Formats: sequence, structure tokens, C-alpha cells
Amino acid sequence: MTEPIGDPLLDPGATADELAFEGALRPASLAEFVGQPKVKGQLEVLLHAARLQDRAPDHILLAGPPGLGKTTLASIIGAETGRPIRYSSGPAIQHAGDLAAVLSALVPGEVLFIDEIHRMSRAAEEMLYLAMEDFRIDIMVGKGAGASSIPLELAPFTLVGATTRSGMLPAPLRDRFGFTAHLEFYVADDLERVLARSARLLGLEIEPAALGELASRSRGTPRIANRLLRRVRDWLLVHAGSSDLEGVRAALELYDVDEAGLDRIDRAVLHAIAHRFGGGPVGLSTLAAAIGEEADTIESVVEPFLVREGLIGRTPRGRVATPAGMRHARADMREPTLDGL
Ligand SMILES: Nc1ncnc2c1ncn2[C@@H]1O[C@H](COP(=O)(O)OP(=O)(O)OP(=O)(O)O)[C@@H](O)[C@H]1O
Repeated sequence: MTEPIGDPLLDPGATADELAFEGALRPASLAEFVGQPKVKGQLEVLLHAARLQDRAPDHILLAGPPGLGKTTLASIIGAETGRPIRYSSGPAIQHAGDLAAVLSALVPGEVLFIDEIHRMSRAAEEMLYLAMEDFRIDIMVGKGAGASSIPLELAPFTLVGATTRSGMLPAPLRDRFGFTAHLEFYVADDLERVLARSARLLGLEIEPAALGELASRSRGTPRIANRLLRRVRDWLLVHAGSSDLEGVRAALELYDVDEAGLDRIDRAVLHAIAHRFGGGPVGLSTLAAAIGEEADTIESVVEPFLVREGLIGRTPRGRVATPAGMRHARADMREPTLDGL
């Protein structure tokens, strides 16, 4: 899982407490998996063909931003092929020996899921090339002139790698995946279906219009949609409020999520560019200093969303507010609460 950064409510990374909650809402089959029609269709054929030939499916790379369902798809691949699945992650594999231990413990046909595969060490990566291609690894024993390698046969397995940064994967590793699925942000209709399913599982009755409102503020990301749903559930419980549009709007107002899904940091960035720097251009470090936030948070969480929504643009001279961004900043009369504005 990616590390949570930025505003905890709209950060696409999962918190520890959320992981348990997410397990309960995770679809168990491709049929239950909402949206991503292209990826679903591709996986259906790939898994069906493997079943017909009674062989392990090709290695699969799942690429896309956090919270869109990569871990969910990996568990579905295991379930659909009736194979056991073992979970690991790039940061946990820092030495070739860590990977050798995982690979040598695999049972025939097992699915090995490596989350954040771009964060594995270079030595482990090189060991993985051979493992993926020939189902064997060479284990080095000794050092210097006396060093030798002992070949170790592995059980055939399917590697499912997940990455939020497919560009950071070295080409030899990328090329060894038989198939790469590119997950896209969800359209609002699909997010509404994700929310309707989660509400049903949580025993919540929420009007369709209210679910639509939640979907439109969820940044195209199921994890954020489910998180906002949890906050709405709490609000309804405490206020004994009605689960209609008004109730959902009141709950989101309390948590500072605006109509376009912008949180207080997004709004602070937009306000700073629009008002303090006259629409830009302004450099990242100046912007970060002006609102008292980490440049990294702005670059990795806030900016991609604001750019995708067409509210800001990136130019060689810095960040600028688009006409839509200027309109949003003018219309939003709420005072951003961050320091320095
Ligand atoms: N298509 C979907 N339909 C229903 N629920 C979904 C779907 N995709 C994701 N979810 C839900 O969203 C949450 C996050 O999904 P998941 O953990 O699979 O994301 P991820 O892409 O692996 O994230 P990360 O990159 O942070 O590991 C889970 O609770 C999951 O149940």
C-alpha cells in the first residue's frame, strides 16, 4: 500500500485502520468488480485461456494511481484461477536473499503479488528476470574469487506486480510481463455503483442522488469513495440525519470537501496561485512555502488532481491557474484555513 500523505480524507493511499475495512468491501470476483471495462475484458480472456489449457496465466502487471483496485484485482486473479495467492511488496524485498526466500517457498501454480514492485532493490530485480522467464534462480554463495552460484529450480508461478509508477520500472522487467493492465480513474457512474455496493454491504440505505453526489466528490477513486461513505455513515449515526442529498452535503461540508471534491489543501493551492500570485506562473517551492505545505505533497497529491480537473496547468515557468481554476477560486468564498493565506 502506498504511504498516506496530504489530507487524510482525500489521500488515495490507505491508512492502517482502513486496510481491515477495505478487506470487507473488496469484490471477490471479476463479475463483482465495478468499472474498468477494458481491463476486465482483457483479464477475462487471459484467465479463461489459461483455464482452458490448464496452465498458470502469464505474468501480469497492474499499473495505475493508488486506490483504483490493483490489490483487489490481484486477489481476484487468484480466486478466478483457483490458485493460492501470496502477498509481498517492493519495499519488503531489499536484498536478493529476501526474494529468494519468497520464491523458493512458492507452491506450484501459486500467484505471487508484489505491490509497489518499482521499489524493489536492483539486485532483487535482476533475480526476478530469470525467475519470471525460466522459473529458476541462481543463488550466490561465497565472495570474491571463491564465489560460485547454485541454480535452484522454482515451482511455476504467476507474478502479479502492481505499480503506481510504471515509468520507473526498468524495461527488462516490464518486458517480462505477458500483459500490462492500465487502470484509469473511474467515471462518476461507476463510482456510484461502487458506493451502492459498499452501502449495501454496510447496511446503509442512501438515496441514489446522494450516492451520485458522493461519487462526484471522490476524485475518480474507489478508496476515497468508500472513505467518504464511512464519514457520511458516522454523520448519519450521530445526527440521526436523513440519508438524502441534503444529509450527504451537510456531512461533506463538515469534512471540508467541496462540490468539486477539493479539500482544504487543494483549495489553499488554488487560492494561492489565483490570488496571491495573480494566477501564476509560480514555482513549486515558492508555492509550498506560501501555504506551509511540503512541496512533495503538492507535487504528488494535489497537483495531479488539479491538473486533471483542468483547474491549474504546469508551464516551464511554473504553475498557473486556468480560467476554470480562477472561476473556482473566485466562487469559493470559504477562507482556506492553512497558514500564510
Ligand atoms: N472496481 C472496484 N469495485 C468495487 N470496489 C473497489 C473497486 N476497486 C477498488 N475498490 C475498493 O477500493 C479500495 C482500494 O482498492 P485497492 O486496495 O485494490 O487499491 P490499490 O490500487 O491496490 O491501491 P494501492 O495502490 O494504494 O495499493 C478497496 O476497498 C476496494 O474494495
